Amino acid sequence: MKYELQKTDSGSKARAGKLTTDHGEILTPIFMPVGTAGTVKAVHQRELKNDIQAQIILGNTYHLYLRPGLDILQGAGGLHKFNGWDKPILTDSGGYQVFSLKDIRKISEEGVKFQSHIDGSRHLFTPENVMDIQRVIGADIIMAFDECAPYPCDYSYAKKSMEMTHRWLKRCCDRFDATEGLYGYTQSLFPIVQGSVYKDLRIQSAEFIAEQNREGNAIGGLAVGEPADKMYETIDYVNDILPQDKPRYLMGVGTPENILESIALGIDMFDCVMPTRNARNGMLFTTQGIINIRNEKWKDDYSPIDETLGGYTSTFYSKAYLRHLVKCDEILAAQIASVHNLTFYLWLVGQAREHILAGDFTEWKKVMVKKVMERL
Ligand SMILES: CO[C@@H]1O[C@H](CNc2nc3cc4c(=O)[nH]c(N)nc4cc3[nH]2)[C@@H](O)[C@H]1O
Repeated sequence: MKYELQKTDSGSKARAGKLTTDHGEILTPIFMPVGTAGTVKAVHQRELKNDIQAQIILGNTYHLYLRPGLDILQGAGGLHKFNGWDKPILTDSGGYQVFSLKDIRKISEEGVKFQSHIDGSRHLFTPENVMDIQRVIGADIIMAFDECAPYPCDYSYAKKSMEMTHRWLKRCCDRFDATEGLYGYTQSLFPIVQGSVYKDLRIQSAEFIAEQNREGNAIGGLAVGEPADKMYETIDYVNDILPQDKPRYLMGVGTPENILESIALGIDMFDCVMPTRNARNGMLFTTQGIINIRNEKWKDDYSPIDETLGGYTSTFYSKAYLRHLVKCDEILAAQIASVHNLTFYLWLVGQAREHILAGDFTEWKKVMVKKVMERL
């Protein structure tokens, strides 16, 4: 994988770049729709390509390993063949998922023993077998197996957890570098900065991660309930340590405001369940602000969901019609709202890229944050 830094903003740390993978190019800043179990919930592939214009989507090692399982995925020739998405895919390592299974998992130096949330079956994830699993899934970018420390956690827990994550990272790199992709294209491994919200630990982790000299770097352990200003402060000094010539991926973020502020701090890649999860309960992000479509005020508003956004879904359906579908809990409601929200998220990061290239990103961001976060 190759990263070309195309432009760094003069008034901020924002960057525009291009990632080239064996499944195609990714223009950054980019938002990656979350497709946990091999599908972006309620969204067809053709809508991902046409309306949303997604460039890369996410899968999750934990979920795909449990269902459909490795034999089905390998039999298909990997996830790209299985779900038909022939552009880039990134898989998270399962680190975050198994740690959120609080009471049914046990952490040791070896790895994490856990029970499946589906059938209670017992499993062990280690840095080594999580690399092997991600080889079978076949994502273009795979994540190291780490511990996402809970928030809040005390300094000693954060230090111990970060040090274990660093030891696990060495094991991930050794295994990954000793194995090949299974399907004839290359994969890249991204390490993940940890250290909770403790500056000295975060600096230590960022330095260690940078030293690994991998093709991209991620910042983990955030968007776990910490205050936004703590998140921004952490990203700011971590990005001063992560190399300029590698993409930086902030895991699990976030709202439109979080994304624009983090782009200004030098983040290139984002993923979050918010646009799809919130869509399913009627929260719409639009170029004019945030709409709770269940609100009575939209019941006879026959205007399109979002006139200026473009894309079939956002302009074909009216607010009144979508409100009706949501109130009836119709399946189509989830589809329309999910496609619309993802179209908005990809539009937002695309606009950010254009304004970085045009040189007026900072002024544009100030206006845009206020506008898109307004509750309508
Ligand atoms: C606040 O909303 C909840 O939180 C999630 C977003 N926040 C988030 N932080 C993350 C951190 C890590 C990490 O440190 N390591 C690895 N491997 N993966 C990660 C994935 C992450 N996702 C939403 O999905 C939602 O459930």
